[in-house]
Amino acid sequence: MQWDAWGDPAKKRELSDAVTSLLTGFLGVSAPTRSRLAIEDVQVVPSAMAQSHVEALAGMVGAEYVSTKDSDRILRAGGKSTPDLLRRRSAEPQDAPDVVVTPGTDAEVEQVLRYCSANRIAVVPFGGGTSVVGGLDPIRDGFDAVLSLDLRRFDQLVGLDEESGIATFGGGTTGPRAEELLREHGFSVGHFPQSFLFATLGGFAATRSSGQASAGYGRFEDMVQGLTVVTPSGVIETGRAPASAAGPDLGELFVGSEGTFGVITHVRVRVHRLPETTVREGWSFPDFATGAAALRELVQEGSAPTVLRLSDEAESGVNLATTDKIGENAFTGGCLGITTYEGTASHTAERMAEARAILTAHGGTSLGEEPGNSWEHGRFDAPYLRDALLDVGALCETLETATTWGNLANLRSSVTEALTKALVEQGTQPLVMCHISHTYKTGASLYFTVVSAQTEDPIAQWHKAKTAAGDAIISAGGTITHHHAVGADHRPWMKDEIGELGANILRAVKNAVDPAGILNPGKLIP
Ligand SMILES: Cc1cc2nc3c(=O)[nH]c(=O)nc-3n(C[C@H](O)[C@H](O)[C@H](O)COP(=O)(O)OP(=O)(O)OC[C@H]3O[C@@H](n4cnc5c(N)ncnc54)[C@H](O)[C@@H]3O)c2cc1C
Repeated sequence: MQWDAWGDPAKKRELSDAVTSLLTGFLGVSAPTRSRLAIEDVQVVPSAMAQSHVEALAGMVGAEYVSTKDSDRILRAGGKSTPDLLRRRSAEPQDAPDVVVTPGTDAEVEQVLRYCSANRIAVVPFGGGTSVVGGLDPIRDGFDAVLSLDLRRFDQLVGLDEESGIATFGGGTTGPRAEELLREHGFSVGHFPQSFLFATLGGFAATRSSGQASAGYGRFEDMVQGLTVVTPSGVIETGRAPASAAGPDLGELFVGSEGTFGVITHVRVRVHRLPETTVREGWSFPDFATGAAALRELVQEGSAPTVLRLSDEAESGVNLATTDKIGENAFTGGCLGITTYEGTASHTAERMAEARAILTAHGGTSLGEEPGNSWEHGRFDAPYLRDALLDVGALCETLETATTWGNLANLRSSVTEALTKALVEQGTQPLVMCHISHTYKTGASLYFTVVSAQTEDPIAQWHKAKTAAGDAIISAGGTITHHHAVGADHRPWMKDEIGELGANILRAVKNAVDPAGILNPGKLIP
């Protein structure tokens, strides 16, 4: 992963003529306000870690697994939100954790946490580094130094119970590595968020991630059967049985705890046999309301597909769903839906026939396999496109929320209006696009993509827009985050979301597992 852009530099995207004319003609994008820096020109705030601590940590995990080098620190300086990437284009000194420690066993993690608790060192667990909510920011919050605890050595398939369909992975195993290790045995996890190529299973659990196949395989928390969590107060194993009535589910406390309660060193995850068949289909709906009603009917009355998404008119109009063709007029008018079915050939055919009948009865027209295949082909590429947009002076960022079906239209219009108003007031007309990314029997998530010209200070520009959107989400009854998590960026809205009592409950748990408060200060807990 690059320190200041997405993924693999070899996959850098050039903007097509169609996108360029959209940017210049419609949005008034003219020139970049910030350019990328060569890594050798980057200044990093000097490490505040005392040499005595470095030596003590080296004694615990081995000297080769402790680094205060700027080149290691800068790679763990934060996540991959648009403000993160813009910040890295600044010539000012970059903040970064003071030391990077890469333990290899639970016992080493525990020793490191105990040492940090005793020595006023904050700890930020680091998985794939794909947080978009400031979850990896090296916030000091009164501590003397910040340690980035890299999980990358926890990257093994530790066990596979084929009979029960449960695999145990190290928490630092990336999505592709997990799929590769399971494929040898004919299994798959089936969790494919857009960040799949770099994010880790521990990170998915820590953030309640939701992947593109959530309609079929569920959110990541649905897949989690158990966790090993190392806390400063000891180790906890969750998930003794597939279901239990032994009081509140403690596993639920750690799923979504974003590294504030402990370090997830192992994840026991439900796996399924590799599907015999995968069939995709594109759908056209006359408008978003008709399409949303059709999707609702399908998830409430039919058997849900593996993937189910619906782009609104704006997103369909610029072809954002199929990244190869963005800006081209391949899809004109209405809204594009995508369905994917997986399973045995006969089960897939049955469910598709049922879905087709429901979607057609609710105003959908089948577009055949091509749009679905095209979406599948480019589904992990959009982050590269964002880098190319930032390079030419466009602001591009996403945000997400969820609500009930009954409140979906209200939430969508409230957020769209808030974003548009906040950006127009700053002199930049935005293009605000939206899609339904995840569906449930009772509601759905909304995923917004915003593009506009950058102002002189694009970080402050986005901050105003994001604040307006967050306030609008709360006023309109949505959740501040459906799957990106809370981190530092959504923390200001957490009291609105869970109330003072909810915040007190989280603080009480934190006090039990992390009495010195070293784990991820400034994140999640208001
Ligand atoms: C381009 C892009 C697309 C994305 N698409 C999606 C998407 O489709 N769906 C989705 O859900 N999210 C998405 N995200 C958000 C992000 O990928 C997820 O939050 C992901 O789950 C983070 O995993 P990670 O391994 O990268 O964790 P990191 O980013 O390294 O960490 C995230 C947070 O979890 C903590 N943490 C990480 N690992 C552990 C651990 N083992 N134990 C305890 N705490 C830990 C960190 O301290 C941090 O607070 C996207 C992000 C980007 C940049």
